[in-house]
Formats: sequence, structure tokens, C-alpha cells
Amino acid sequence: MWLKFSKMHGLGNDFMVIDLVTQSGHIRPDRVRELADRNFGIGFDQLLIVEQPGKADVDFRYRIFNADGSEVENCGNGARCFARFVYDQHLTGKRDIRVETASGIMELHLTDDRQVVVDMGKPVLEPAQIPFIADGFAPEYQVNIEGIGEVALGAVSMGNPHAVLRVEDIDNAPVEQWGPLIEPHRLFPRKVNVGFMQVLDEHHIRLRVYERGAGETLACGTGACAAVVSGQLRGWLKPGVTVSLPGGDLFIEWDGQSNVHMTGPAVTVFEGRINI
Ligand SMILES: N[C@@H](CCC[C@H](N)C(=O)O)C(=O)O
Repeated sequence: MWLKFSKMHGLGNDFMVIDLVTQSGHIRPDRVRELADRNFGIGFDQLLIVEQPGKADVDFRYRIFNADGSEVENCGNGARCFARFVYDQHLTGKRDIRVETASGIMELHLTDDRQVVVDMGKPVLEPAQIPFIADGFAPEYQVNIEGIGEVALGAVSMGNPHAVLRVEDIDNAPVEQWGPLIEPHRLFPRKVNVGFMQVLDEHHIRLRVYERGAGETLACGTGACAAVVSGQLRGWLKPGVTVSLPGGDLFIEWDGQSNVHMTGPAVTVFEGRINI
């Protein structure tokens, strides 16, 4: 069965995007892994599937699969690409879009200057809901990681789980060494995305993220939101933060109480057809 797809990226976090509103098909996890392969497949960090919504008052449903084939709850850069995709493919004429994800309903706005603003919802800080095993909420937790030792981290869910560590020198942060040790840690029962943040000033950080199910990516939208929330809770940041990722900058706004907003670009690289 042949399906049309688009290859897109948000700051280098790259996606294969498939419209299952006007096409039909089913992609098994082993096929996702094959397609994600950068030598033998299309190559991507996540596969995004656009479907008809299951609820009233929502324009679409959007599903996310990591490169390892696992289905996940949320993807910030993917959300911006999803919005660009449904508008450019004429699946909707709306510039304000409501979409259902596995983690809830998200609202997106396409601006006139080709940016996408995403209402990412409220950060979840209650450990059991992240999920993270701890006695109660704290802005920072001390965790013993086998192979590393004691690590100070913030734990935040933006629909998906994130651990946020502060480093002094992002260029030499142990992302590839520590990421694989923290991602499957038993204190995070559904595994975790691991962010390494360098604070430049109260409104500017640098961030690298070792993503659950994908490894280090050039950008992570939910990771940027989680880092800003964690940085504000730990007293290092003030509302309105530019997050410089290896693939470029995102702007994240959180007032300390309500929803997190993320602004950034979404780019289509090419379109093609694949035999699923
Ligand atoms: N790249 C994404 C996050 C994708 C999902 C993540 N790897 C997970 O397993 O939760 C983003 O931009 O947020």
C-alpha cells in the first residue's frame, strides 16, 4: 500500500508526517523502526500521524511514534510541524487549530510570519502523574544513578516525562554518556527524556536533550518547556525565556501558574510516497 508523506523538521528535530485523514493505512512498530533508519529508511526522530478526531470541538487527532517504534504522549516540535502540515496540505483553512493528542487537547496558532505558537498546557509537577517515584513534589530531587552517582534534577511532565539537569558547559555536557543511564532509570516507570541546561541569564538558556526512544536530537520542544518550568521553579529563570538548542531557538513563556506557550518554526523539506 502506497502512502504520501512529508518530511519536516522543527529546528532539526525531524519528522515523517502521514495524513491518515484522506489516506488509509496502518504502520506497525517494526516498520516505524525501519523507516526511521537514516541509512535504510527515510530517517527521522519521530513519525507523526494525522487522523480524524475522536471528539467534537477538535479539528484533528495527532499521534506520535518515536524512532524506536514506541507511541508517546506529546511532541512540541512535532505539534508545530503538524499545524504547518494540515494548513499547507489544505486539510484545514484554519490558522487556529485544536488537536487531540494522547496527553490531551492542544491549541495551535499559525502566525503571519510562518511561526507556530503552541499552547502546551499546564506542566505536571505531581510526581505520581509524571510518572516519577518520589515522596512528594520538590523543585529539585537528589537521585542516585548507577554509573554516575548523586545527580540533582527537576522532574516535569509536559504530557511526556522530562528530567532536567543543570550543567555549566553545555558543549561538554555528558549527554551521550548520562542520557542512556537516566532514560531507563527505575524511578521513571515510563522512562524519561533527559535535558541538560546551561543558564546564560534569567531569560536565556542553552539546552541539549537526550530523548526517550530517539537519542540526542537537535531540538526538543517539550524538553524546552520542561527546562524553562524547572529553571523557574528552581529560581534561576524569569518568565519569557529564549531556549537555544543545537538546531536553533525557541521562545517559551510560563507565568509560573498557567499554561506554557512555545513559539518556533516548522519547515517542510520534501514530499514523497512510500510503500508501507
Ligand atoms: N521531540 C519531541 C519529543 C518527542 C517524544 C519524546 N521522545 C518522548 O518519548 O516523550 C519534542 O519536540 O517535544
